Amino acid sequence: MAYDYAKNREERPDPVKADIKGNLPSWLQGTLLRNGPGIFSVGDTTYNHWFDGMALMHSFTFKDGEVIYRSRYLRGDTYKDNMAAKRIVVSEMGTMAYPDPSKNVISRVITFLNHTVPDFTDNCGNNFIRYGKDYYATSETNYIRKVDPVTLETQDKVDYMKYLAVNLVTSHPHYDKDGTAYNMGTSIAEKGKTKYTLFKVPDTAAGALKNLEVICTVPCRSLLSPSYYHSFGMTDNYFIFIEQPFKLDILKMATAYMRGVNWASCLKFCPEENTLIHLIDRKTGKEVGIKYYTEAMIVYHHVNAFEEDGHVIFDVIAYEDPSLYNMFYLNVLKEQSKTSAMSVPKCKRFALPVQTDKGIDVGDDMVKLQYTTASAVKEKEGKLLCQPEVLCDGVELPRINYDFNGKKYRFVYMTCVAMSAVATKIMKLDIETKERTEWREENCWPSEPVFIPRPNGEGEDDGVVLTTVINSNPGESGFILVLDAKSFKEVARAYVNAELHMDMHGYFIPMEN
Ligand SMILES: CC1=C(/C=C/C(C)=C/C=C/C(C)=C/C=C/C=C(C)/C=C/C=C(C)/C=C/C2=C(C)C[C@@H](O)CC2(C)C)C(C)(C)CCC1
Ligand SMILES: [Fe+2]
Repeated sequence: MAYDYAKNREERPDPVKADIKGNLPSWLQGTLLRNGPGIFSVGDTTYNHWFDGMALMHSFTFKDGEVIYRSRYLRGDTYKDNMAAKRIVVSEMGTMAYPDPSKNVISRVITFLNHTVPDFTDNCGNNFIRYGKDYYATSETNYIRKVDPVTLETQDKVDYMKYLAVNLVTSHPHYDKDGTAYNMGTSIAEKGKTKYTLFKVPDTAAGALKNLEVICTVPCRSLLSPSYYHSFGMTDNYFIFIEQPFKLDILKMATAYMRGVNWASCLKFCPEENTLIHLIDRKTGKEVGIKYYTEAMIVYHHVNAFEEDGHVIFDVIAYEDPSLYNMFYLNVLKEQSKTSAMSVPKCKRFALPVQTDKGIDVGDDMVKLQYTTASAVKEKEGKLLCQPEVLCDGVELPRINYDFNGKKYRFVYMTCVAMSAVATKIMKLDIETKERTEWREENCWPSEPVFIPRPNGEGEDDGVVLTTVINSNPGESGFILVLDAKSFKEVARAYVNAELHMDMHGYFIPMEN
């Protein structure tokens, strides 16, 4: 059975009580928010790409043995403008839209020169971010949308540019134990410079963003082609930023609107170039004195990173080419057999020696760790060529016990990707033993698995894993599945009496006691 990615999905704003099978742990109290694209056509117009779809947010609230489900469209300006016009009028990454389609190229040029290019999208359908006490729906533009985490109602539109010159910001921040959020963005050709900026937002009461502080900036390798990135790594003392040869061509972007092509066509992958790995000291905001590089790759998701014995070890999901993005074009998804062209995502471990390479011979591997085959060979003074260890093949949407973020860790929960845009399995990977434990069920498509720690739990995998499951068994409803994280066995499921849909990422808000 095939999943219809292009179908518009319904919202269910009124809370519905789910039908529970099994035993929900009594400590599991809180709300799992999930975000993803949900509307793909308006009137006669259709987006080109699945990631472009207008956001549909979900929530699953666990309280006193019950599960309450609701879902709501994100009613941002993009949604309102598209709905009012009864067609798509706001451009997204994969779809260039024109408010007045009758315009020819010449009038497009005039529109462009008049600076009346439609404002950038606030269709925040990728993830949720917490800044201070506020929750935001987010994609990667300069706009995020505050949402009420209980009712999922759309609130203020926030422009990062009010606080910081950035055109793009990731939807995957990190958080410290004290609640501070860390994120990074790209500032394109601002005052003649293109750079990446790491910033932090302290955990203050409402409006925390106004206390945003820049930690450091990394100059871009080239002014007119900054790298695309979707996340970054953080340990107690370092940030890890991968400057990959998957780049935005700014000159192409400047003319995309009038040429009638989408932003995505201005992304280029240069396999002949290498990937730079920037290791930045969090205290000084300076890069360490060694240049690390590896061969060309494309990374969207960092898994985790930690420090040990003078090394920084980090794990990512890496691709050999941009086929993941291409696979999610709606016309490609329609013929799902074609999607087998996707390069297999691999979970890779890199090890970066931080100590000086003085006195080390050229050609020597500086990694001195027993448990990984990752290497970092000195090529010349101050320059190391890094080769990763492959931890696991065919996986995406990694989640960990976030209490172990930046620390040595052992377990990753991921979606299994097998030559298709529809995942049929999720798994737990034990990095130490390489053991994989899987969950699957006939005609069921699970989402990104989210780990929730048991309060005062013992050990890294003491908790549950939540995944929402699209159920294509005739007459059966979608459900949220609760797995015991240790055994990866089902402890409960809650049928929501609704058709769930494919989404991207989730954020769990524990209930305050
Ligand atoms: C570029 C640019 C601009 C425009 C920027 C825009 C519109 C940016 C939008 C960015 C967005 C929406 C980014 C979204 C990224 C999403 C990513 C990387 C998603 C990854 C998804 C994965 C790995 C999916 C996995 C899967 C799913 C979902 C289902 C499973 O069943 C199967 C599996 C695992 C394959 C401006 C601001 C106009 C000007 C400046 C430059
Ligand atoms: Fe992501």
